[in-house]
Amino acid sequence: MADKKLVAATFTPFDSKCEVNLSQIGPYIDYLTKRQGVKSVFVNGTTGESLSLSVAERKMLAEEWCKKAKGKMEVIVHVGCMSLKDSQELARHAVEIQADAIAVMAPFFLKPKTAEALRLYLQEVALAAPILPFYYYHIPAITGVHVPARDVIANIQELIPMFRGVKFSDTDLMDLGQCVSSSPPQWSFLYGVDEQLLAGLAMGADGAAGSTYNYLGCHANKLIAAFKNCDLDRAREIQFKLQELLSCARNFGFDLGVNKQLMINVSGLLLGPPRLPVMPCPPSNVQAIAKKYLEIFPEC
Ligand SMILES: CC(=O)N[C@@H]([C@@H](O)[C@H](O)[C@H](O)CO)[C@@H](O)CC(=O)C(=O)O
Repeated sequence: MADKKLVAATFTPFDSKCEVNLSQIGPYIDYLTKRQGVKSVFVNGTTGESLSLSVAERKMLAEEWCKKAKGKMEVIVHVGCMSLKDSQELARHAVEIQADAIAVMAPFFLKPKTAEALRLYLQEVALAAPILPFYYYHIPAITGVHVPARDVIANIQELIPMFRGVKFSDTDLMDLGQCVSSSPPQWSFLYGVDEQLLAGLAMGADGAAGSTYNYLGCHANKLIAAFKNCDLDRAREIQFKLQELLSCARNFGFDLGVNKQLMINVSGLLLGPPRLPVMPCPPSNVQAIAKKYLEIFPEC
């Protein structure tokens, strides 16, 4: 079985005034590589609040991640925007800063209505970064674009020669299975519903990309290793623990604000508050979740 990849979808560090704080990116990389065993990041995605950032802020962040991660970890930069022009600008920038790959979600103000419309849109973005591996970022719960990923990627290599796979953040495992079974082996499917990673792996995902791997990376690595060793009991045990933590977090209204604060408590990194409209998490709530984290995961 080929190596399976674990990708952390990074939070955006802000200062107390909600301005981008680049000084935390070096320590963030050290934390992920040394403490969590994570060797790939997905920058400026959902967790990174990308659609709440300006194009200039996204460029600053992507550049700093690529600069500081060089030789240490792989950087996939999400360049999806509501405007094709902005996405193309970010894609060109990703080439300049030597990102390892780009990913693009469907625009979701004026939504593509068909797989063909979405494929043509993705092609236009890919043309701005023709040398970079390209991933489609499928996250219908956020975009409201419910075109099955299987339909989006049908014959897509004819339009995007550097197409390399899907970041699949959806619970529809039949769609995932159909993507896997209809795709060439060199494509990767990174599963993005952390609560059910094991199910995604069973369906043929090549790895995982999600927010919780910022602070549960070492455990997710163990889950993946157990799966590879066909030790399903052990893999399930770890998955159930992750579910227990997220179920506790959901009782406190688990959202980006809670998630970011949990990462701050666990890692000690100064990531700041989320940006409006996301509200910061009340301290008492996150203390309860962090306590649960330590109960369930006393060590790496
Ligand atoms: C809707 C959402 O934010 N999904 C997360 C998951 O990692 C999610 O936080 C996790 O499964 C907990 O619910 C990722 O799929 C998103 C992601 O990877 C990103 O930040 O781009």
